[in-house]
Amino acid sequence: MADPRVIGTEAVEDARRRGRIVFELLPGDIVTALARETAERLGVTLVDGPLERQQPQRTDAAISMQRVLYRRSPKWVAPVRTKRKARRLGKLALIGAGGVGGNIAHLAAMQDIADEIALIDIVPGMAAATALDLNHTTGITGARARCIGGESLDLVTGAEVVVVTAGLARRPGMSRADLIDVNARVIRQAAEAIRSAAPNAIVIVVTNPLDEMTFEMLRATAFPRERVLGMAGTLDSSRFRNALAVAAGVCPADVEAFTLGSHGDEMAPISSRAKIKGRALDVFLSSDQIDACVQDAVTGGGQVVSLKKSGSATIAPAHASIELIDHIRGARTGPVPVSVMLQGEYGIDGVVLGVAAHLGSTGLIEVEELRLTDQEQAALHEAADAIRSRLGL
Ligand SMILES: O=C(O)C[C@H](O)C(=O)O
Repeated sequence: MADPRVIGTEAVEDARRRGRIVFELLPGDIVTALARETAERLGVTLVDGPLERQQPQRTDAAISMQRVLYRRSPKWVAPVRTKRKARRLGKLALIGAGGVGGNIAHLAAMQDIADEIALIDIVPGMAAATALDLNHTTGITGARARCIGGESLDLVTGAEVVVVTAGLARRPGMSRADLIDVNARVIRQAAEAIRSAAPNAIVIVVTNPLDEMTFEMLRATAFPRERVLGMAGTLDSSRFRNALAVAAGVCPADVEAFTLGSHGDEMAPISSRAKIKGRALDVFLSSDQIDACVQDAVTGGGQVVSLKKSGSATIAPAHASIELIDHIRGARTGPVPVSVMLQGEYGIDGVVLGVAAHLGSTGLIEVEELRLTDQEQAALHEAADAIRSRLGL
């Protein structure tokens, strides 16, 4: 059988004239004999990307092709491998300068993400001290970002991206949902300041309960859904990938997996699309082991809370927030799990929920509706119902 891969715009035009589907290969794709056979069967012509002004087609045939290709650089894998040169932000503001906010500031400064990083916290002196501490590292690190800190929400002025981590953390025995009333007040205060002092900002909410607080931020700022995002999916997905890597005895970078749904008991780790070394989970793990990994992702935050006794995770949530910022500033591409207001996607409307989406300099670009199993679809609907009922919608 002839190699179906053809290169060059003439070949693309020829394939289109013949009514074939043109499918763009990504760098690192390996076209196996099975992929070649499948392409022939489906009438797909494989071409080396990127094609000018053309997007890969989202037909059933293209989706099937994607499944049979062995992708060396899966989209959901190790962030470092997908890092590209990207735009620096002018100003990044962090409302909440505790463990998560402080770690975000540290990572952002070290990774040269913004010209200015403003830390804000109601605890007197805390944000200013962290900002000063970070500036004191620059003689060693050479980092260019200037950090400022204080108690006043006016420090958000002019920020391009505002990350809100302020609010109470749960204690052992509590669920995230127990924080709904107390943290909604904090979110409303932050929203007021963002709305008047940074009216064009993209807001990333980290405060729990995440999906409900993102909804609250959207309502209180009256920003379009594109500019109010909730960070949880990147954190939960990292936990899921870690659990799968440990269970299978492989490096986490060999695991491709993500979670959708709520950042709570209704979290939906998507096993059907997860891969280890490019292959389905059951090649490496028993169904009991897969279930244990799912549980590990769902309970990951609670495990840290039980160990700490007072306070919750700080380092992984900070990395997971930076992952979203990197998508916004173009350092990463591809779909990323993020909580957004749904407008009919997956048949769900008017509720904030974790889904796969594409982000860019204007925030949300598009929700990508993935093919899920019936059970996974049902889990998304259950999560949406639970969030609606907690918000009294
Ligand atoms: O679990 C928590 O309460 C904090 C955070 O949502 C987490 O998942 O680490």
